[in-house]
Amino acid sequence: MITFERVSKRFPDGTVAVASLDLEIPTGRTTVFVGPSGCGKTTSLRMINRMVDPTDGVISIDGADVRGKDPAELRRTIGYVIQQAGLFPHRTIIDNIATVPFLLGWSKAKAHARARELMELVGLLPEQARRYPHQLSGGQQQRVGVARALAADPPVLLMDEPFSAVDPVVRASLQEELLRLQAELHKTIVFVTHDIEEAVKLGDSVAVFRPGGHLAQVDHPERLLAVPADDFVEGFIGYDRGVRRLSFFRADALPLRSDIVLGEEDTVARARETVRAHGEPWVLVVHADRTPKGWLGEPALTAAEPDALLGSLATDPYGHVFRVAEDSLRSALDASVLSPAGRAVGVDAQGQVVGVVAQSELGSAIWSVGGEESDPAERGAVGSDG
Ligand SMILES: Nc1ncnc2c1ncn2[C@@H]1O[C@H](COP(=O)(O)OP(=O)(O)OP(=O)(O)O)[C@@H](O)[C@H]1O
Repeated sequence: MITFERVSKRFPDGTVAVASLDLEIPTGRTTVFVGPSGCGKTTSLRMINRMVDPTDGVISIDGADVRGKDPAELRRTIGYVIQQAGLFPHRTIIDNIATVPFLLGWSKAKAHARARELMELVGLLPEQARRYPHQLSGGQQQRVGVARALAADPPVLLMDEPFSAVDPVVRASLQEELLRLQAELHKTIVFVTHDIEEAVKLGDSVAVFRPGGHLAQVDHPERLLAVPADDFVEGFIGYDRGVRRLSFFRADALPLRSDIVLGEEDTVARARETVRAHGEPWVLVVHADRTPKGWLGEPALTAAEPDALLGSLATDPYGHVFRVAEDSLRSALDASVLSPAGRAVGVDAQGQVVGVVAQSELGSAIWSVGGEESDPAERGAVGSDG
């Protein structure tokens, strides 16, 4: 556990970057510092590895005051990743990653073996080992930055806006990679960002800073979205927090119906009967392998010959699907909003249709998790934007 006790930082010019910060950062979890520019996130982060020393208060790691440790030694036990990776331009990728092992006196063979292992872990290709940083894309350079920070297997990883210089698509994939890595490695990660979406996606816990170096709220991200502590936090989170909060609730408890799912070999007559029997204006047609083909609405069924096979008719696109076992209520809601039938198609890991759910049924499920005091743990919360 990393503990901040009444920690303040006043720079020599009088700027108070951090004001009496009290915070506990649990071991093996990801804690995100988020807030507008200049509110003391980076300064707080850098006080952990003594790149900045506090003017008041104590920062301790597992009970030991960091000021009792030699800064250089301390930094070898704490990985550090910054924006644009901060790689050494004249060193190859493999030597960049092996920086700390070299400092620790490892042999070249051992350091390079470790670096190769890490390249694979962060999704870099072996042939990239001998390249120089400028020969990699921004996203690849960030992966090198993460690999370098992990090289000596430090228990603590400090990440200062590591993904903010890459485009949104690469950024999303780096975030996914970090979630995957953390599920495997269980580091104590402190991650700084000014992006609340990134914070709620990555954080087990999110600390919102306000200008003047004060902590406004620290909470589980779902709780932060449900119950912002004050107007500042609510304004910072943004207007659509209710919908975003649905990311934390699984879609697997939704009442999926399969009675309006028919095969390509079924006839129009059977589809009309299904529509009549279930009072539903749509049927979903699936291929022989049960992957979705598309929607057929009542007017199209009325216009078609009764003995025509459903596979021979043009269907409306089913849009995007949600994965029943993994995705969140937010994904299911999105799929239903984009569906021409107003119904979301749920699939299994093989992409086969499990069933469909209408917006009205989704509405009931959303209503049941809508209370601010509801506890996501009791309803199988998902940890990220699944
Ligand atoms: N060396 C310094 N000397 C004087 N003031 C500083 C110094 N470093 C930071 N500051 C000031 O301290 C305050 C907090 O800065 P800090 O970099 O910690 O904020 P931040 O929340 O990380 O901002 P950003 O999101 O823009 O990186 C700012 O007002 C900044 O200008």
